[in-house]
Amino acid sequence: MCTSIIFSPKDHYFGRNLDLEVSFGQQVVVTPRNYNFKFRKMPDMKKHFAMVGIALVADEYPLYFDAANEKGLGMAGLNYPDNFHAFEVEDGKDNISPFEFIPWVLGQCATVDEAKKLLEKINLVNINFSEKMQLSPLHWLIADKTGKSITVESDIDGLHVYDNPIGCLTNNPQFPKQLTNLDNYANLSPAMPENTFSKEINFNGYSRGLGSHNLPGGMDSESRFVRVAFNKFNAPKFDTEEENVDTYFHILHSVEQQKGLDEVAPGQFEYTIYSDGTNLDTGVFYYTTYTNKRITKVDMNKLDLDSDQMTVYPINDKITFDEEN
Ligand SMILES: C[C@H](CCC(=O)NCC(=O)O)[C@H]1CC[C@H]2[C@@H]3[C@H](O)C[C@@H]4C[C@H](O)CC[C@]4(C)[C@H]3CC[C@]12C
Repeated sequence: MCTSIIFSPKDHYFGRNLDLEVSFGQQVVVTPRNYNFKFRKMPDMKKHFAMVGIALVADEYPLYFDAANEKGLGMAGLNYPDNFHAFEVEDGKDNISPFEFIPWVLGQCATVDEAKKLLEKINLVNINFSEKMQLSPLHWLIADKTGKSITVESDIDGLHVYDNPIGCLTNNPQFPKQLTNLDNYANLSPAMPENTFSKEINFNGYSRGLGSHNLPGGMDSESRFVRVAFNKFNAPKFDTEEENVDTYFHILHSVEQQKGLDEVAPGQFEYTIYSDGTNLDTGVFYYTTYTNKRITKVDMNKLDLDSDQMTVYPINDKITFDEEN
């Protein structure tokens, strides 16, 4: 499972938790403006916006899991099994395979509105990256530095582009169903509950935090959607980058999957491999991992963004302690 959010305390932070039982060997990858992006059914993109994110580099191609570009547009792919559908190539459409989708959008769009326009022509096609790396069934959250976001789902009945007023995405079911389910939690509150139960009864309020007593705690996709939305909308907003980045990771870590809780096959557990976020206003990328909660930072502006060569940083995964004595 995965969770993706846009959090807008002052600047805008976009990213995700990647939850899975195996690691693909992904890295932090900065793709500069003149790297030649090849597409299977569309012409090469020789010049484009620079982008930073997490990708698996295969055959010198950055297979992005999530990324943000220098204009402040971010995009993440999350698992969407059973519902996802890829189509046959169609003349007159922009035929893009899911593995090409992030570069296609982030390479040429600066805002969610521009992305929406581009999506009018798109046909997500059934082309595998390779025999070994087949299509993965994904849906996507796209967000920009105005705080706006959309969800893109390619279902059997075609491509759906939904405005996403919550700025969060997890996994199944389809996005409109997640929104409907959120209604069930409208009475959650960070404050102590008021007695709307009956005037004939007195409630003592035995514990602090009773307003969030019914906040779902499960690892499943609906529970994480409600939890991350509640935690995000009630998170404090600060003036400094440090405090806002720290808060952003508190929100993502509140839906983190600890090892041992989500058994996907006998003895195999999904867990939060990494959490990441880009400040869409500045192009600075941050991440933590399951074992390294100290925030690592990559500023793409420190690189030559006019280059034609990717820059790759291995994930900093080591557990360390600040030793006091
Ligand atoms: C499985 C995860 C999504 C995490 C998630 O939602 N997890 C589990 C769950 O719900 O079951 C997705 C997100 C991005 C995906 C990768 C990217 O799309 C890039 C690449 C695309 C190739 O077609 C397949 C491999 C490869 C490398 C994909 C493997 C599956 C990934 C890593």
